[in-house]
Amino acid sequence: MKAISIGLLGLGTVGSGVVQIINNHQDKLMHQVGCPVKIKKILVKNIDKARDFEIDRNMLTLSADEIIDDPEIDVVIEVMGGVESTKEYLLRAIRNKKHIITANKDLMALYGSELLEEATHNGCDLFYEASVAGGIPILRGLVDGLASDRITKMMGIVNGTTNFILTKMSKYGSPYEEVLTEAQQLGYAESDPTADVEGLDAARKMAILATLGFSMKIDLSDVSVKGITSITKEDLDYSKRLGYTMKLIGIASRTDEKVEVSVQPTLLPEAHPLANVNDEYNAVYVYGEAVGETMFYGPGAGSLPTATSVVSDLVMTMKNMRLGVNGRSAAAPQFEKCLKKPDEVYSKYFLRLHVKDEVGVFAKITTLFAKHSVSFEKILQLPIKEKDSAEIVLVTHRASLQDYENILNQLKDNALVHNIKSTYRVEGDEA
Ligand SMILES: NC(=O)C1=CN([C@@H]2O[C@H](COP(=O)(O)OP(=O)(O)OC[C@H]3O[C@@H](n4cnc5c(N)ncnc54)[C@H](OP(=O)(O)O)[C@@H]3O)[C@@H](O)[C@H]2O)C=CC1
Ligand SMILES: N[C@@H](CC=O)C(=O)O
Ligand code: NA
Repeated sequence: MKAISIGLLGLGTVGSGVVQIINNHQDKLMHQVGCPVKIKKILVKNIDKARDFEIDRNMLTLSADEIIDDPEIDVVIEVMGGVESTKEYLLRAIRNKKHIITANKDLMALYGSELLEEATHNGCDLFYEASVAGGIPILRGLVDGLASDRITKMMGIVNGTTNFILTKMSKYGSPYEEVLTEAQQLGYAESDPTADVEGLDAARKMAILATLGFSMKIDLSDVSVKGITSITKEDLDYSKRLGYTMKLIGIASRTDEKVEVSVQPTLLPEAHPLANVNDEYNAVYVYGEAVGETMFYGPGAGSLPTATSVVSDLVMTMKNMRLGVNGRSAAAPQFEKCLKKPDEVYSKYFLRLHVKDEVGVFAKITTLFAKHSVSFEKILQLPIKEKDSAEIVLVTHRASLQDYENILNQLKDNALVHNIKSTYRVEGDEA
């Protein structure tokens, strides 16, 4: 069999890892697929950029057409990022009968179904394992490993940058800006880290996971999102004091045929398995009706871990080429989308309030919660420095989102409440 020829779009953190793995693992690749694998051209933005590894300058190009229109190139690996123009490149490559591998969750969360349809139509593979939880084989785990089961819940830490930041802030009290810079230097963050810290990157991954896990087309706009930028040292200290760890958690849950997908800072009991996933590591807890609880754990970002998923997709593509079965693995969703309403989403909540420091305030707040049938599981009341103010920190029992939002709105309008400082979802101790 002739050598497989690759066109690489991008030579940054992930792209350089792909080059390294393909070059260093030639024997293994040869053994698995029966032919050599050669990178023919690499698209970059700046040919003259200093790179901290050796690369033949003649392989670099500024023209995507040199890859997309090259009849000798069999597989295009996209690790450059971007959405609209990247989508056009990939559609053209597919129409030129090239198989596609991408790490691009921004693209897959928005246009995944369109690209997959076009790939199937053209007999091409399109794999995107690296787009969710970097080096963890979670997509293959869902689509192949748990193919026979009905998945009802996925809960995950799917953003390495924010997990790195929250770990360093909670464990060592490190300042947010300093840790974010470190995460950028280590290659975990997106080129614009706003998507990481505002929860959008995790939301994209949860949309991809929910679409595959529930076989239902979940759009990015279906995911409710809150990031980590407003988390304070006080919130982290109170979490610890109450026995919780703060994590940015993506939740996708299904009850009957209705689903909820969200990303938000969440308190987990310290002993919860996800509470002990630290630094840039990711983990996805998956509950299937037959299998019960499973957990996928590993590095969620970084050069070689992410490139491992990319090159594993390449191996799968080449095995399919050998068997002549490319373009057959993407299945259209089985179910119509049906989202839960706020009165169907249940959780516990952490709430931190500054209230007027006078007799009877606490009783009035308790009465307000009781009116909505929401009771407290934990509560602290502390004096604070601000004159005439006290701080109340509480954790509710399970309540519907609808009831909880009604309570928050009434607290906002209540003259006894000076300030709603923060509120977070609490998960993982359902007892
Ligand atoms: N970093 C990570 O840990 C992970 C990243 N991903 C995803 O992988 C993709 C790549 O990420 P990463 O490697 O970190 O990104 P980098 O910013 O490190 O690298 C991007 C590469 O693409 C090239 N490039 C970018 N835009 C263009 C353009 N318009 N035309 C030509 N070349 C371009 C750059 O060229 P030049 O070198 O000349 O600047 C660079 O080589 C993204 O979609 C990201 O979301 C997924 C999982 C993990
Ligand atoms: N910026 C992302 C990279 C991997 O997807 C992250 O931090 O997880
Ligand atoms: Na993955």
